[in-house]
Amino acid sequence: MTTQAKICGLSTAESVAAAVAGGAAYVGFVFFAKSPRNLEPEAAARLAAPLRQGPVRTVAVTVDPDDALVDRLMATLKPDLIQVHGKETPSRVREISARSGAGVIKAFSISSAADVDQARAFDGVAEHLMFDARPVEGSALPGGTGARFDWSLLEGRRFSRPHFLAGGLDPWNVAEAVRASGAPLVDVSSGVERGPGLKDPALITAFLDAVKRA
Ligand SMILES: O=C(O)c1ccccc1N[C@@H]1O[C@H](COP(=O)(O)O)[C@@H](O)[C@H]1O
Repeated sequence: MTTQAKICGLSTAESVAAAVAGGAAYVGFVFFAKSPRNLEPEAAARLAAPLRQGPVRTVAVTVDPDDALVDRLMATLKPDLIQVHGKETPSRVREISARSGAGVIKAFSISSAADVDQARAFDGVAEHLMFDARPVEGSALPGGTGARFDWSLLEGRRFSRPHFLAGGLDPWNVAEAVRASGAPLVDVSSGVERGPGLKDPALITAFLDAVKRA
């Protein structure tokens, strides 16, 4: 099966264009004040405007979003999916989905097989599950840190909908990550940057080319 990719943390028209031209299936915009990729919803809506009629799905990346943020995102960016990267419960995921009308990607911090097991409670609740590395103790960010986990922890895992592998992927390791994990979807942020929050269009292109070859 063809692997599909999400390019996350976009903040310029050039990086959005590189993601679309390279065949990304998803593009992500981050709404988390502590992130170097944080955007105002209105700015993300402007960046996403050229994608409106196309096949690329837009994702709003959040951490324990309150109802006000969900409503603001739906009034501006109108994402296809809302990614939740905090301590959301299955019932909160259901609420966000029902309130927004968007699908939800529920992200998990992984450092052991038991961490993968906890995702079972969300299978069939969230539209997609995302397995990301557990950030180091004290990190200000729950994701977007470039940390990796043992990709083989996902080997043989099956869920009702395609799941994402995230965490420390880059153009040079993504093929091996797909092989080791069997993940149908991959997600990258810092691995296609030349500095914190600074996406590099050439690295986006290289990542998407590597995914096509995987
Ligand atoms: O990217 C961020 O700043 C971010 C902030 C808050 C929650 C999640 C965030 N990013 C997500 O983490 C993955 C993996 O990042 P990386 O490739 O290891 O840098 C990223 O793709 C986002 O989905």
